[in-house]
Amino acid sequence: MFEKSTWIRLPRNVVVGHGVRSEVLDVIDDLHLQGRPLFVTSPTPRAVAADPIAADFEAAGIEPAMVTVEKATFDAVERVIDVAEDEDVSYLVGIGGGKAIDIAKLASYHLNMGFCSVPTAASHDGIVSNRGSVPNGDSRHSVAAEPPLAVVADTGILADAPWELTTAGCADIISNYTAVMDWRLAKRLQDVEFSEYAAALSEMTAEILVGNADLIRPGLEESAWVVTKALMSSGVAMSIAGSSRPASGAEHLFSHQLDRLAPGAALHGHQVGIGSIMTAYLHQGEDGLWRDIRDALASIDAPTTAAELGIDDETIVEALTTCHEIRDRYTILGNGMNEQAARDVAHKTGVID
Ligand SMILES: NC(=O)C1=CN([C@@H]2O[C@H](COP(=O)(O)OP(=O)(O)OC[C@H]3O[C@@H](n4cnc5c(N)ncnc54)[C@H](OP(=O)(O)O)[C@@H]3O)[C@@H](O)[C@H]2O)C=CC1
Ligand SMILES: O=C(CO)COP(=O)(O)O
Ligand SMILES: [Zn+2]
Repeated sequence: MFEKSTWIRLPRNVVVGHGVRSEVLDVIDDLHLQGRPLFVTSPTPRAVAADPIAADFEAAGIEPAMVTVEKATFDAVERVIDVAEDEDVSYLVGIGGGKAIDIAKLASYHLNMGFCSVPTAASHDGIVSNRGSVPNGDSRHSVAAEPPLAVVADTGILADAPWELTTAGCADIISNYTAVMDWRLAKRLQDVEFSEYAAALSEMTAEILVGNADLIRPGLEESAWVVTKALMSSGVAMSIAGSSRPASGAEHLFSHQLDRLAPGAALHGHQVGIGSIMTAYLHQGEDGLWRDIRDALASIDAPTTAAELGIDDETIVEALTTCHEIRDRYTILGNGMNEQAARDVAHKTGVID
């Protein structure tokens, strides 16, 4: 008997373009969401987008509640849940980078409330995904979260954000190459659940982004358009897979460990890009894809060395040797690298001197 089933949750409305910030109210109307919203944001995105969107709502007679989070933690998720319950809100809107959007989608899942995603930076591929990623003690798991009912991505806001946020988003997409290598390996060695469609979509997204690298330039609003579409496509791959596997392998373990060892030193996307150079080398050796990944990163101004990342060589080696412990996810790192092997791969790929 055939017993498989799947349930893929995707956004109903995706609105991308110049000035669409002012269409958030229309999108909420179209979704028939009623009552009072809770805006979840962080300091800079609040000034850039959340306050002006709140003013639009107030002009329409709706007064949003607002929580500003500083860090992505489960305490912040709890705080959002408490405010949602105290303020009697009906749905949540995450306005910001990966931090605000993850916290809003995790809180929405817990509250069983609708959630809309308003990215202010093209810096990560969690804009659309049904996963949330928050550190928890020494570990970090990708947990089920509420996928957005709608995404409103204003390319004017995204293009005005600091350029390095966009290059971080590109690197998060380029890292899909090694994430899928790890996923295929885990399928072969551990028989983990695998989706050929999600893997193909994730790889194709990276291909298209790299193929359009010449359109990705500072100050070009079209760059925000190209990168945001890729970030959404990558998020859809995660939603199809029902896991972050298509977009997160050993290069993400490495980045999550850097978040613990050198908190706040570099952006998520930049860290995973560096991780991807090294794990591509581990997968395929000297003549493999690692140079293409490095060159693709360099061509869009993303860091390719520890020095450009602003993290010292020893921390890179420590992250490489310990990051397999952070999560129960089979990757090319297997049971871990020893120090000499980690130093070798980081050195041969030019990540450290
Ligand atoms: N759930 C998922 O599937 C995924 C989740 N992630 C998660 O997302 C996070 C990374 O996302 P990222 O966006 O890099 O992190 P943040 O949300 O921390 O944003 C990075 C920085 O950009 C600032 N910022 C955001 N928008 C603007 C703007 N328009 N202008 C100026 N500054 C701006 C933020 O300001 P401020 O400090 O004021 O907030 C912050 O300093 C990680 O926690 C990662 O794990 C990443 C990929 C997928
Ligand atoms: O960052 C992500 C994909 O780009 C999410 O992956 P994690 O599950 O490793 O947090
Ligand atoms: Zn990522």
